[in-house]
Amino acid sequence: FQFCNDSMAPDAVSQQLVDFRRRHPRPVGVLTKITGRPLDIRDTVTLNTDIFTSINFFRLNSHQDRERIPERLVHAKGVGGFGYFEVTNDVSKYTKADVFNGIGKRTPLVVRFSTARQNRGGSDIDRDAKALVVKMYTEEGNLDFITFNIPVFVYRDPIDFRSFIRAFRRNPRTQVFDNTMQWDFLTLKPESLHANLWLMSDLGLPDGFRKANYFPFHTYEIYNKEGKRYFVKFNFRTEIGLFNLTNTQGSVLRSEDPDYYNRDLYNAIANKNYPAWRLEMDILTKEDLTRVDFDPFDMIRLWKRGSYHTVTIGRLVLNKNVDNHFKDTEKTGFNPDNLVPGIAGPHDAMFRARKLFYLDAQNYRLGANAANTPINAPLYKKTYSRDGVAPVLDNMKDAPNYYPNSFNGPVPYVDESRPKDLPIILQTTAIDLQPLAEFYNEILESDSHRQRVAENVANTMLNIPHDLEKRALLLLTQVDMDLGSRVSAALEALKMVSQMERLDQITQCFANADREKD
Ligand code: HEM
Repeated sequence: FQFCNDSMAPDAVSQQLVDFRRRHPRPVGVLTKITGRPLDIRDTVTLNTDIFTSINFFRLNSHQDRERIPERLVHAKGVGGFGYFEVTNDVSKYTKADVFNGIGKRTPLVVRFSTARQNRGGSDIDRDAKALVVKMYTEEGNLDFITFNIPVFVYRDPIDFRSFIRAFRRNPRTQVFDNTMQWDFLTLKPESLHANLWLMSDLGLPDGFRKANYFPFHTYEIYNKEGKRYFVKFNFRTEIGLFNLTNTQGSVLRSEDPDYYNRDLYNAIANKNYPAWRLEMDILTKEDLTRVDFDPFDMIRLWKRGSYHTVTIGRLVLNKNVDNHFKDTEKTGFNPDNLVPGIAGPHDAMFRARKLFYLDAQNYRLGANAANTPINAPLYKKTYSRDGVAPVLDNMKDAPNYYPNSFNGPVPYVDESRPKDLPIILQTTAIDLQPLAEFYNEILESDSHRQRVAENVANTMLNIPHDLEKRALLLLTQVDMDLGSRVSAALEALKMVSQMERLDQITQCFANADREKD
């Protein structure tokens, strides 16, 4: 992994308004009130007028008072783009999904990239999970993928969702990210440590959204035309390669360009340096499920090497920046339950929980008709849902509004090949530290990388209470003796530095006070 310095390309971000003026050499039109009435220039000034009877002034401000909508509960800071998915391989043996069949077929899509724990307006440069979410507008409905840039997730029991996101965000009193909360949670819920170690590796600070791989984690059931079933993990592999920032580069960018990832993505697309990912799937057959000696539905571990084979489906390419962030990105609503025939979906507890809560969150954030917002609307839709706050689109005009009916309202179809029985998955609460040891010893490719992980972990442990520090070091040692001792040594070194810095500060203070006295 290395820093990829291709940021010398023209900075389209800073040229955006100049570009607009070039495309529109004259004003785009006459300014109107929201009712369409042309606005007289005298109504653009309020001085020396009766402000309280100016409806125009009231409308302008009362609209502004309402222009914020709630930010997403997680992944609030994001940026979007448009593109397409192109099929490059014949995968009809595995899935009948129309979007994945027919080499050369292109499907339009919208994406949103985000960083997990930052609020809207926060910094991109945070050692934290990065996400790519995709909505493909297929002929058979919207297909959404929600992914992270590391291949293991942070918990397996959906009840941990609330506590996990709280522990890793700001302390409710101090409003500061709080290492004590994080390590308290990590040591009481050690299953979260695996993903955390991945984030402490070089992959935890990618050099922009486009230089990372992305994984939807869940094991999906897919089926072909004959009804034969397969169990797959999808992977989006970046075509440009994996490039990461060092901590020092990160510190500089954090203060100089906290929107660095947004800028990088926008500029790459504007300069026709289109970001692209290969979509592939790792495949197990139904019979393999009973043969493998690990739980293939467990999102907090990897499938064992050699137990599966991988097939490429196609390419995701981003070739257009959004026109308007609020319309095309903020108003998107993604849901892992947006699936198409040929992809039955995951069956684990996490997925069952997510089916409910993305919908619930979007009902709150975007309103009950979120699916009618143009950016979320599928290519084809005929339903019996009606009315409610805007947008209602054509509200199905004069079609019957109850089902069943004898007047030719929309009717369901029969998917003959859809699996008739659901696999029942029993999941364990047992903690297995073996995958963490494998990550540390086998996936981290060098001793220097192991050292960087240990130092990054130690950085998050400075100033936590002593009893918690002992608990954390014990857990890390249980993962691997070498990891425990490296973190312990790195932590002692950090404490020494911070003690010396404090001494320096005190000496400086006394020197300043003496100077003032003189
Ligand atoms: C119990 C498990 C989970 C629950 C209850 C949950 C819930 C939520 C909710 C309520 C939102 C806000 C949705 C919105 O306002 O539009 C959200 C967003 C998000 N979640 Fe989850 N989540 C879970 C697991 C996961 C997993 C496993 C992933 C990783 C694949 C993930 C990645 C994301 C991302 C990337 C977003 C932002 C989506 C966007 O850009 O619109 N979540 N989640």
